[in-house]
Amino acid sequence: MSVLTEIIAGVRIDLDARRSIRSQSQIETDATLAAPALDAYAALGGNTDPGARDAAMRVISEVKRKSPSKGELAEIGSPADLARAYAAGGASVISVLTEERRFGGSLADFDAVRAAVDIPLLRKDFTVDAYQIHEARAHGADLILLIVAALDDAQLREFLDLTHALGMNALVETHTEEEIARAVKLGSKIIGVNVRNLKTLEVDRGNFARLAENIPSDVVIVAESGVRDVADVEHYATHGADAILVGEALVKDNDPRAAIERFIDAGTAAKPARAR
Ligand SMILES: O=P(O)(O)OC[C@@H](O)[C@@H](O)c1c[nH]c2ccccc12
Repeated sequence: MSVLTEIIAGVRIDLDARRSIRSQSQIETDATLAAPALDAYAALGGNTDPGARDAAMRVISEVKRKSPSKGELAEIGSPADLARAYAAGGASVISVLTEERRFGGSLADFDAVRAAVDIPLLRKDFTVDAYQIHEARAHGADLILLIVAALDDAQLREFLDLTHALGMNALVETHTEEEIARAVKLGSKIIGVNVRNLKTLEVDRGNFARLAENIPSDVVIVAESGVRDVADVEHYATHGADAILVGEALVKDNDPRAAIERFIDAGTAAKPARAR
């Protein structure tokens, strides 16, 4: 079994437990009661007129306690304080992992961050059921994650439609040219290129350039994983990233605010002229 398959098996068990406490119809009602979602596509610099795009590199900063590849990353005493530092540094979106078994996340972490900041939030989880999308909205999410490798076309279409119907955006995560083609075909407006293979957990930053070339210009391109320092940000910026998603490097830095500022400055300066 691949790592992705194993993670999803656990996600389904935890999901069934939550659904037995709060039913599908209750969670659907909860979603309608939440404050309207913020526009994460615009926050990430998206514009349906690509010529009207500005030059800035956007940063999605992640609240990440641990990971299957690295184990414990950081003791995060207060996700709310971390999120406030992220927002102060200029993060455009904050990602909060809610997967519990492998990433140590929770909806409680998500709620704490939601109460602390007013910028768009990504609920970062392995979405395999419509319940999770209503649940994300009920907790105030603006953006959800859809991993192409975990879904067939019919599910991807259904989940994208539901996400949009609830006023949210989806970060559609890809890792191969074939997955990008599927994401584009279904009209995804925010596509993530994850340089970490979720089936093997290997990181190959060199894949980014080759893959990003296949993404149309009205789509926001997010480079996911493996940002260690400014040089990595420059690499992704040079090869077409509109935004970067950073977890480990920020949770381990004792001044995440300054790190984000550095990443934004370096990424903005490194973007190719045609994108400015
Ligand atoms: O910690 P990193 O290497 O900066 O990576 C962040 C993010 O890309 C990574 O957490 C991630 C990308 N896709 C995912 C899907 C599920 C869980 C986690 C992820």
